[in-house]
Amino acid sequence: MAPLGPAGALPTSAEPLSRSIFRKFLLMLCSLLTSLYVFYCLAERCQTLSGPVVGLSGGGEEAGAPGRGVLAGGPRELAVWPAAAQRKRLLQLQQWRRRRPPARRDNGEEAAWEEESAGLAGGPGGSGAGSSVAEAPQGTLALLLDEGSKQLPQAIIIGVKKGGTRALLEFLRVHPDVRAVGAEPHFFDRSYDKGLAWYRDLMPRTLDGQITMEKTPSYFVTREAPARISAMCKDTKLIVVVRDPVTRAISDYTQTLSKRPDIPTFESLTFKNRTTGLIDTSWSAIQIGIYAKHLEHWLRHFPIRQMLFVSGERLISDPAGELGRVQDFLGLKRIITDKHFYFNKTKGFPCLKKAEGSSRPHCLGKTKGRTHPEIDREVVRRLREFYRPFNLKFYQMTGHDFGWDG
Ligand SMILES: Nc1ncnc2c1ncn2[C@@H]1O[C@H](COP(=O)(O)OS(=O)(=O)O)[C@@H](OP(=O)(O)O)[C@H]1O
Repeated sequence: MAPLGPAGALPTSAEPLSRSIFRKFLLMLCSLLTSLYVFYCLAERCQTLSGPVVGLSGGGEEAGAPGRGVLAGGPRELAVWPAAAQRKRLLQLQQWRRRRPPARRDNGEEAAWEEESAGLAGGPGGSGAGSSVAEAPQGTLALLLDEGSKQLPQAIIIGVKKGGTRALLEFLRVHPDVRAVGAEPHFFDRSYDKGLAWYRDLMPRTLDGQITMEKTPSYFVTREAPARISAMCKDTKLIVVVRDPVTRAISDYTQTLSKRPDIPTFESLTFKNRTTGLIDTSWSAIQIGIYAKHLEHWLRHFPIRQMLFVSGERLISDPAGELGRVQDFLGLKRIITDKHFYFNKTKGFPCLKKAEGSSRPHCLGKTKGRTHPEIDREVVRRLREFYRPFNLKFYQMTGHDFGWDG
């Protein structure tokens, strides 16, 4: 027997059936529209989030020649550098989701991941807040995609410790065609037995045309590293950030001192015999700075044209200039220019107006740019004397006078 209608009348059997189908159809349509709307909102939100840093803050004026323009985040950025910027943004979002814990950190070494979320001493916009990849959202459109693949690095910043390697990597990551692993992998010195598959798995995903990079400053002084990197790929591009070896040694010492305040003075560690003035070259802080000696090992496996030497001093005084050379060396468009930097007076160093994956200003963390202890002037003079012949040899080998012997 057919059920009674609302008024108690007996309806025709066709009427309730079509009404219920219609109602179901309406319900399905509504949920479809709602899902589409939610999906659209998420996608919109994803696009308005801080994306890859290719931009200027404060007006986002475009500068430079076509193809070399300084780009501002948002629509203008996408208009000028659409594919790469969008690709990178999507990959970054995927990466945030997949982010792995930092590599093991030995005493005195930087924590790259801390670095990335470290606070700022106040940016040009006065935000005073640090950029942090941890602020990135999870679960957006990009997460539904599985784009890109992990590649072994085509370029590596191999040194030198305390040269300014973190600054260079952080600045380079602003480029839409550079993707880099944040922490130092230490594959070619400590984890070589884990194999290339393990190493590749540490890398971020890249799309065609993007360069994969990493930095591990200890490679430069690791005897096995040149042969191992060459065995991975003899075309790997190598970047070395070098700094006055005396200042570098003091910086190295300052780092150790910050971890172990009870170590002997710099002066006492420098000499084997203070009276004779004999330098202790077995102390790593001194040894690392004999650049010419370390470079000889690399030149047995790589032609000099495959190596770029970045001045650590100029990276501070003219970051855009050094970044120009690096972009040329890597075959990248000169996207990173002086428009990307500002000098942060509190930090005392150049900082990024926008870091990768953020729309906020970004200075390196507090482990970069430490105040050095006062060192006896006579010890500094003796060290300068010690390094001079090695420096001159290094200038000859690289064809570049770094000006440390003024
Ligand atoms: N923009 C900017 N901000 C802060 N610091 C900068 C910058 N550019 C270069 N530097 C110098 O980088 C030095 C640290 O070098 P590294 O990053 O190679 O150190 S490490 O080997 O990875 O520990 C660090 O050395 P110290 O000043 O002795 O701390 C800095 O002088």
